[in-house]
Amino acid sequence: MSTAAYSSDTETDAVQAAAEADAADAPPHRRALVRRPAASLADGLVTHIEKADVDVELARAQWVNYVAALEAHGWRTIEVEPRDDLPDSVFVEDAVVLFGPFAVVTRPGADARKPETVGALRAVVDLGLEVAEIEAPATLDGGDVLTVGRTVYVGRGGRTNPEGVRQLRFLLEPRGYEVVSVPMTKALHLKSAVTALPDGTVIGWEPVVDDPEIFPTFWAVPEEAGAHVVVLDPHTVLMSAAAPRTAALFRDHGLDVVTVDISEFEKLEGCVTCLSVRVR
Ligand SMILES: NC(=O)NCCC[C@H](N)C(=O)O
Repeated sequence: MSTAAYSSDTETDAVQAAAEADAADAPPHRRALVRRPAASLADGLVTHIEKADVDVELARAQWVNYVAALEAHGWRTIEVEPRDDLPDSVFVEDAVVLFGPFAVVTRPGADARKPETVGALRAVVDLGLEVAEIEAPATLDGGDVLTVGRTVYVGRGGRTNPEGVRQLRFLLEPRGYEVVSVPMTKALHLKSAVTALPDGTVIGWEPVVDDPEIFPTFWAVPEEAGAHVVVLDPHTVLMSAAAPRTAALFRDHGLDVVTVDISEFEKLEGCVTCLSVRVR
């Protein structure tokens, strides 16, 4: 896909070249689903923030840059078929969740987003994955699902209902996962509030975390956008350019940090995690 530049103030050109060489050699299982922004993106939903004007052209450029950052770190990106009539379809994480070779196609809590799963289902079938689907009356958004090792935390209360948690538990417990239900009242999705570093440390923006004690480890970060990381490899995370103080803390912690500007998606309550689904 695109080779647009992304920003990373820890990487030299040599490291960049090595990352690109790695991408070329990436094993076939290191793939990521992405979905290009809809022409109707500016009509996307907002729940917890004020609606702001979205620059769709800028969003397209930011998405290309995000995809380039994944590819430069060894992730081969696969596009789910675009849907210009589904404004939030770029947030592909909400439509399907992967657990190794097992894909769970969701049933999004917002009615306007339910048709997004058609393309997501096709994509995971085409990948040859084992597939299950969440069924009514359950609702489950992928943004509510955080996997740390064999523990799957599921945010309950916003877009995901108790039946959604129950169905996911039914699917995952026989596969050796423990599903932990997490109350969510202050943010759109669980992963709007918390994600996890490569070592499993849960990081979060405390003002929107109902109960940090649910997590065995919890590191409160100083910026809301700092709570969202995509793990690119065991020592590298991708995060928003909107959280420079948190990025500095993570670098002090010994991580390599790659940053991308996703301002137009943040206006729609999106974050770095929701723009891709990694196949591992
Ligand atoms: N997983 C995510 O955090 N997804 C962001 C979804 C944003 C979208 N505007 C929505 O309200 O559904």
